Parts: sequence; C-alpha cells; structure tokens
Amino acid sequence: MKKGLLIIISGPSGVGKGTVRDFFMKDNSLNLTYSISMTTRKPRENEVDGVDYLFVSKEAFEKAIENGELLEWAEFVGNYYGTPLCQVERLRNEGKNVLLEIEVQGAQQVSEKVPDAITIFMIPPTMDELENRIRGRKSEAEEVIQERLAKAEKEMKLIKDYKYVVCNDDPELAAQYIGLIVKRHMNLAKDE
Ligand SMILES: Nc1ncnc2c1ncn2[C@@H]1O[C@H](COP(=O)(O)OP(=O)(O)OP(=O)(O)O)[C@@H](O)[C@H]1O
Ligand SMILES: Nc1nc2c(ncn2[C@@H]2O[C@H](COP(=O)(O)O)[C@@H](O)[C@H]2O)c(=O)[nH]1
Repeated sequence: MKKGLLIIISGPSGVGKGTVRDFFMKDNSLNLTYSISMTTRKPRENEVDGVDYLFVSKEAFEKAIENGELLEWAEFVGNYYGTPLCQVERLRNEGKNVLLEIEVQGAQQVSEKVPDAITIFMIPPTMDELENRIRGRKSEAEEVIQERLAKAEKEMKLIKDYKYVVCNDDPELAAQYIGLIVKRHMNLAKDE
C-alpha cells in the first residue's frame, strides 16, 4: 500500500485554520485524517480532550520529548505543543493522508525530517482582520492576545518557506483551495 501524504498547515493564531479545516475535512475524497497534537495549554470552554488536543501536564510533555515520542514540538506563547510520532506513522502507513495543523517552528522541523511534506501557510486578508478574529473568539485574555498578535507578525515573515499560501477571506473558498492542493498531490503520487 502507498504511504499517505503528510500535509502541514501553519498560519497565525486566529487566522481561521480550525474553521477552514471543518469545511475540507467533510470531503471524504481527500482521505484526510487530522493528527491530534499534545499540548500543555489548558482546554478552552468548547474543547474536548482526545478530540481537539491531548491535554497533558508539563511533566508528561517533557517525558514524551525525552522518550522521542514526538515528530516535532515547540513552545508557543508559554505552552508546549507537539505531534505524537506513532500516530502519524501508523495513519500514513495505513494509506491515510495526515494533516498537521502546527506553528512555524514545528513545521520547519517536520520539513527537515520529511522533505516531501506539503506545506501550506494560511494568511488573513489583513492584520486588522486577524486582530478582529482573535478578539472575536473571546478565548484568550488580553495579555495572551497581545502575545499572539506579536508572534503573528514574526510568523508572517516565514511565508516564503511554504510551498502554498492560502488567504482565508471566505472559509469555504479557502477550504476548496486546500482541497485542490491535496487532490493535486494525490494525483502526482499516483503517477510516481
Ligand atoms: N474567513 C473568515 N471570516 C471571518 N471570521 C473567520 C473566518 N475564518 C475564521 N473566522 C473566525 O475567526 C476566529 C478564529 O478562527 P479559528 O479558531 O478557526 O482560528 P485558528 O487559526 O484555528 O486559531 P488558533 O491557531 O489560535 O487555534 C473564529 O471566531 C472564527 O469563527
Ligand atoms: N509545533 C506545533 N504547533 C502546534 C501543534 N498543535 C497546534 N499548534 C499550533 O500552536 C498554535 C497555538 O494553538 P492554540 O490551539 O493554542 O490556539 C497554533 O499556531 C497551532 O497551529 C503541534 O502539535 N505542534
């Protein structure tokens, strides 16, 4: 069986990665599975352990790093985030296309380890709109919003490291575009 594709989506916090994902994950023809990350961040009100993230303690996360259980990991605004390696490998070996929604340092680590990973950077129409979205979500305290916005300015400079850039103006259109990117690479893989 052919190994599944590895797709990375990065983009500043609040750009709408999760919102757009909800649209394209409905398309079964993309054969996509979402890789559930591990994090030390506290769950938001609507988040479920084992669905949105594996919520763990700092100690458990550091143990996972020590044991080599993570494909990549990074610290983002005071918390650890990482991708469990065995989950990604198992799913890809089953022929599933695996989606990682991770920030830029993690994306860089994965690109080095898996050079044929498909990298997509999601941008907002404007930075003011990014601020509106992150504030509109009402999930972070003011101090955290400020930190995330400052981080976003730095992350935007790394667009050049990604193969594709998708602007999330309309989430359905952005999802369609991501679907086309995945289909293109599925067709290329078929011909290999
Ligand atoms: N195209 C869009 N137009 C207007 N609002 C949007 C759009 N896409 C997403 N949003 C809104 O922006 C907010 C942030 O979206 P979302 O939580 O999906 O971002 P994210 O990139 O996954 O954030 P994070 O990386 O912090 O988890 C949400 O309130 C969402 O409803
Ligand atoms: N390097 C990694 N980054 C990750 C992972 N899972 C999520 N993220 C990114 O972290 C920020 C913040 O996420 P939030 O849920 O607290 O808003 C965002 O850019 C995510 O894409 C991961 O496993 N590794």
